Amino acid sequence: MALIVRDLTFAYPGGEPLYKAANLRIESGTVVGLTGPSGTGKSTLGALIAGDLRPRSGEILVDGLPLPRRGFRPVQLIHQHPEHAVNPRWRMRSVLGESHRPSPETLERVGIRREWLDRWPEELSGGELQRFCIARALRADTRYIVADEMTTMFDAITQAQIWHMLIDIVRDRELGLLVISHEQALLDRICDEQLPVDRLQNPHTLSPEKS
Ligand SMILES: Nc1ncnc2c1ncn2[C@@H]1O[C@H](COP(=O)(O)OP(=O)(O)OP(=O)(O)O)[C@@H](O)[C@H]1O
Repeated sequence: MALIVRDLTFAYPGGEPLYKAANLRIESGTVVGLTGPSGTGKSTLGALIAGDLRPRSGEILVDGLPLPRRGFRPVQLIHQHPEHAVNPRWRMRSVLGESHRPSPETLERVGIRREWLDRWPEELSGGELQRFCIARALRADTRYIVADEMTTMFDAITQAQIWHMLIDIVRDRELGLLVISHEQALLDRICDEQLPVDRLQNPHTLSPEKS
């Protein structure tokens, strides 16, 4: 099982192509880091893989099937700013319910306290709010997660707790995880493999397209 990006091209309207034929493979159960300087298209690639943007050409296969255009999203994106990813007018119970109803065990594992469910987003810290975004992304049918600078805004202890929790779940559920981060020490610690975004075009480098 793998998420496969094949010969992907994309450009924003009026902009230069960001990738000319990008290839990438994320095996389920593995943690892959996407690296590269600012502005080279890491977040855009994450959004393409999650289905938030449409490629100009090429294909994205999720466990052998094309990425669905609507409905169920097997690839979930977690952003840097959780406060922008939740509806400020909904209590946290409804924020979660928008996607699914995580079991009490999942909530406990993600580190969400029961009493937080009745709060408004503004009544939680950024780290607490990010835990909700992670729980919301962990549907039973989720297969891959893209974490785009997911913990950049938090202190070192919160960062470590969140990564520890998510990697444990990824391994247990055999999900695939794409980590976009500028923090090399973090990537070195958690990733099975690291791919520089500017080398995805070259099939002879670090992103072997095996099939
Ligand atoms: N909505 C948009 N419309 C037009 N151009 C955009 C849009 N979003 C991003 N870009 C441009 O696309 C390029 C890639 O942006 P992207 O955010 O994917 O890079 P990145 O590698 O994730 O950068 P960073 O490490 O700073 O987050 C940049 O030049 C950016 O200005």
